[in-house]
This record gives sequence, structure tokens and C-alpha cells, in this order.
Amino acid sequence: MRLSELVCTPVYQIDINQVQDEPEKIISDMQTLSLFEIPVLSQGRWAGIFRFLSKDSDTNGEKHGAYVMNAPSFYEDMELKDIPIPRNCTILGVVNRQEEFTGIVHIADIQTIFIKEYETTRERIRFLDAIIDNTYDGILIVDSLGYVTRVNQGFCRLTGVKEEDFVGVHVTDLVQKGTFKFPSVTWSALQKRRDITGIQKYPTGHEHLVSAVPIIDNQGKLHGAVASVRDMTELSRLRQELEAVQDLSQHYKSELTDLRKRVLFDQIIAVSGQMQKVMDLAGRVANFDSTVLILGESGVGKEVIANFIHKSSSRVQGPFVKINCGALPEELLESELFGYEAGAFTGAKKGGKIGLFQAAEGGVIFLDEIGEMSPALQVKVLRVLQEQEFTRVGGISPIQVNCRVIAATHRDLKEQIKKGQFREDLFYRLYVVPIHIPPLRERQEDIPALLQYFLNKYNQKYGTQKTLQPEVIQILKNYSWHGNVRQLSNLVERMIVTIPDSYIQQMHLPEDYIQDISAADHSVHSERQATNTAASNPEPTISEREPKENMNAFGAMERDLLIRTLTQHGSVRKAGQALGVSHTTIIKKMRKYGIERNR
Ligand SMILES: Nc1ncnc2c1ncn2[C@@H]1O[C@H](COP(=O)(O)OP(=O)(O)OP(=O)(O)O)[C@@H](O)[C@H]1O
Repeated sequence: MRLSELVCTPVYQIDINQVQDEPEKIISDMQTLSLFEIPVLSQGRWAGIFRFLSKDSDTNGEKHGAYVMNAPSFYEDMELKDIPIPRNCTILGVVNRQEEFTGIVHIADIQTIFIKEYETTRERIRFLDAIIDNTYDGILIVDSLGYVTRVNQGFCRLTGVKEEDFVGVHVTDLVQKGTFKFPSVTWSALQKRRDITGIQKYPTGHEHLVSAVPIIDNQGKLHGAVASVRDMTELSRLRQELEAVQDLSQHYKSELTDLRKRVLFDQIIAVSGQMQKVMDLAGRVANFDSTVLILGESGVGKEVIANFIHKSSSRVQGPFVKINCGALPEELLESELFGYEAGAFTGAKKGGKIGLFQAAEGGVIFLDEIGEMSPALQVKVLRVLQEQEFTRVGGISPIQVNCRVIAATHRDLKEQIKKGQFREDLFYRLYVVPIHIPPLRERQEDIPALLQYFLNKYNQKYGTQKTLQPEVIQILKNYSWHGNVRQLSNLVERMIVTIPDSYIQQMHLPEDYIQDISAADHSVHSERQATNTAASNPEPTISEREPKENMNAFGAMERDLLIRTLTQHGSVRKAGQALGVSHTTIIKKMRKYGIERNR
């Protein structure tokens, strides 16, 4: 606070000449006004204080009578704290920098201010004391020479030493006494006049992290240092606990991922080496956000794999949005994918519509049959892949999107590029990680497991308990499955629903499947014939392989009859009619006796 803030105009002031000329009047005026000190001026400048003390006043031994005191004046812009308060007067003379008198300040006013400040400071100190004492970390304070002035309870707790054994002792003596094991960090901070952090060991075996900071004022004067001390033993215990918790959570996380994968694996049949490779690759790419292109014939399980990637990836909490690009006309597909603004076209919804790219935010969009997409839309998809943004139909401002793209096709995209039906730049954007799913006929080992899987599924769905005869499984294993897994699934469902018996046998199989085996048998045989003999026979003939089991006489007769009838009638069906049995029985017997048809 500056002096100018307390300055006031004196109720009575005199010129130095009046002291000589009319002292009685001055004294009488002062008595009337109960004043015993007034300012004396000389040509408007400070000249001192006129004092009048009567004999009977309580003067504490001060000089009685009237006289002019040679008291100093102070500049009005001086800080109160810089003013030396005179002990024997009650007012101060105040002047401006031109030495002109501007007023007086009552010493009592200054004292009031000081008392208030003192009380505030004392309150603040009490508060700081409470903070220091209640700080959990240890605190040690030394003066500029290195003598301990203060330690808090935390410090005594950490070191096991009482407060009285610290206070007043030099920090270097504490090392000598063995209270500290290493050179004092606080002493180093004091000497080097900079912050120092180090490890301090104590005879208790505890290790503490000590950070000491020198206290230096604005003028660069060193006042001491403060050291804060933290128990490393506790910290390292907490760190170990944290690490253990982190390990545990990591363990649970990977267990959860494994479990999820296992559950997913249970729903995807992958017995063959080819399918296991597919699953392995899909599992690996799931961890990265790259674009995936799944290739394979219709019904091989492209969507199943896309779903698996989504469920095994970090986007599992986000949506999985699927669209068949071949199922919609171009305009409709565009508004489905990108959405449209309000009034974008006749029939558009009032408030516009968000597209599937936006609906897949944070998740995965599966663009099935991407090979069917028009070149105009391919450009828009390319932009999403390159810039993660698109514009709605009828809109102008781009919309940012964060979704992973998985595309699939049954087409040969390279062929389509050659024909100008597919953009090469989009192809290479999609072809980051290609996954090729082989057709079912090339992975026969999957067929029995798939049959069993769908048998269970549809048995559960329809509340039945049907089983497949091993021979049926064998026949279906050799079938060519042009519709792949979807066709297999449909067949099993159809058999469960339509066949009343609980044991599904060869005779229950639809004709196409049986004929297909005959064709398969035929082709195997023809190959062999072609290599074995150059002779060709335009008429259908019957040939024999090794019979499946040893034959007795009755068996031999049955086989001969079969061969004759087949040769005579030329087809399985007609042979069955001639012998009065079903064509499936004929096929069964042909297999049993190793009989094949040739053309
Ligand atoms: N490995 C498998 N394990 C279990 N089910 C499968 C497997 N592969 C495919 N499926 C099932 O077969 C059916 C067809 O699969 P999906 O729809 O994934 O084939 P797709 O290749 O995407 O067909 P499209 O190209 O016609 O869309 C689905 O019912 C699916 O659940």
C-alpha cells in the first residue's frame, strides 16, 4: 500500500512565521481542537511539526511546552512498508516529488493497517502450517545456512526420528549422526541454488525420493530450502500392485478375445486345411483396420467370414452393416449407401436419410457383390476409402465417416477391369488383404462336418432328432455343390422337413444328387478307361471294380443278375423297374459289388 492512500488534509496547519508571531494563538487553537501536533510549512513546503504539550498532560517523560520538531517528510508514492515509523510523533508529513506539501498521514492509521496485515499474515501462516503438517509426504525446511527450521509429521513418520532431533540441527550433521545415509539432497540444493531430486536411504532400510528446492526471492537472495520426501517403498508397492492388476486385466482381456473367437469358431465349420488357412488369415486381419476383399463363389461363406472379422476386431461394439450391391438399381443403391438430403428427389423422405456408410460409423460396412456396382458409384466408394468422407445425394458438404470396409464378390474383378467394368484404382484400394474362400467341392473334408452342423441346427429348429446314414454322407461328400454351403444347408433343411423317417438314407436323397454321383462315378471311370485302353465303346456298358466285401455264392448270383439287367436295360431306373426294386437299391447294390456304368 502506498502512502498516498492514507494521506489527508490537516485540520490545522501553520506557516513557520506564525510560530514567532503568534505562538499563544496557535496554542489556544490547538487546545480548542484537541491537537498536540500540527504541520509547519515554509512557503508551501514541509518544515516540520509544531508540538504543544501541557505540563499536566500524560507525556511519558516527553518534553513539555511548545516547539517545532525537525521531523522528516515522505513522498506520497512510497510503500507503507518502506517508511521508518518515528516513535515520538503522531503524524507524518507527505510531499510530492516536487517537494510540495500534499497532506499528513496519522501514524495510528498506519498502525491499524499493519495490525490488520499482521493478522492476515498470521492466519495465512496458521493455514500453511496446517497444510505442511497434514501433507502425507514428508517436508523438511532449512534456513539459508542449512539448519533445520521445520519438519512435518510426515517426515518424522517416514524417518522414524522425532521432530526435536531435527530442528536446529545442521543437515550435514544429520548425515554424520547417521540419520541420513547419503549426502543430504537438501544441502546440495542449497549450495548449488537449484532444484535437486535424489534417492535418500535411511537406517530403517526405507528408500525415499527427495526433491529439494532452494527458496530464492526476487532479488536473488537465498532464504533456505524446502525438501519434500516420498516413500519409494510404498510407491514401488503400489506400482507392483498396479502392474499385477494390469497383467490380470490383460489376461482376462485376451481370455475374453479367445473365448469370443472360440464361440465364433464353433459356428464356422473349418475342418479342411484350406478353410483353416482362411480362418487364420481372417483372424489376423481382424486386428488391423485394413480393407478386406473376400473372393469366392456364391454361398461359400463370404458373409460368414466378414462377420467373423467384425466380431474378432476392436470394432465389435460398433455396427455390422451389410448391403448387397447387386440387389438394387443404381440410384437406389446410391441413396442407400450415402443417404440423401431433404427434398433431394421426388419421393425422398421429408428430413432426408442417413446412408449405410454413416449407419456403420465406428463399425464395419460389408459391401457384398461389389463387382455388380456401377462405375459412377465405384468413384464414390473410392472417395470414402481414400478420404474417409462422402457427400449425400443432393448434398454439398462432405460428411466424415469412420468405418471399416469389407467387400466381397464372386466375380473375377481383374477380368472385369479388362472389360472396363471395374475401376482399377478401386480394385487396388480393395485388394489390400484378399481372402479367397475355395468352393465347397474343393474342400470335401468340410462336408461331413457341415452336414452334421446343419443337421443339429435344423433338428433344434424343428424339434426333430434325425440322423444321416453314413452312406448318405459319403454320397454328399462326392457331390459337386455348385451352390456351395448355402445349397448344402438348404438340402439338410429340406430333408429334415420332408422325410418322415428319423434315419435319412440314400433312397431319400433327391434324384439330382444320386444322378450326380452316377455322373461322378462315370467320370472317374472314363478317365481310367481313357488311360488304360484306347478302345472306345459307343454303347453304355457295365464294368466291375473290386467288390466292397467278400462275396458268397448268393452275392455272386446277385451281382451277375445286376450286370445283366443293367446291360440289357441301359439305365439304373429301368433296371430297377425290371427287377421290381427302387433305383436307389440298384445304386446301393452297384456300389456294393463295384459295378460301374460306362458310356
Ligand atoms: N464355414 C461355414 N460354417 C458354417 N456355416 C457356413 C459356413 N460357410 C457358409 N455357411 C452358411 O452358408 C450360408 C451361405 O453363406 P454366406 O451367405 O456367408 O455365403 P456368401 O459367400 O456370402 O454368399 P453370397 O455370395 O451369395 O452372398 C449361410 O447360411 C452361412 O451361415
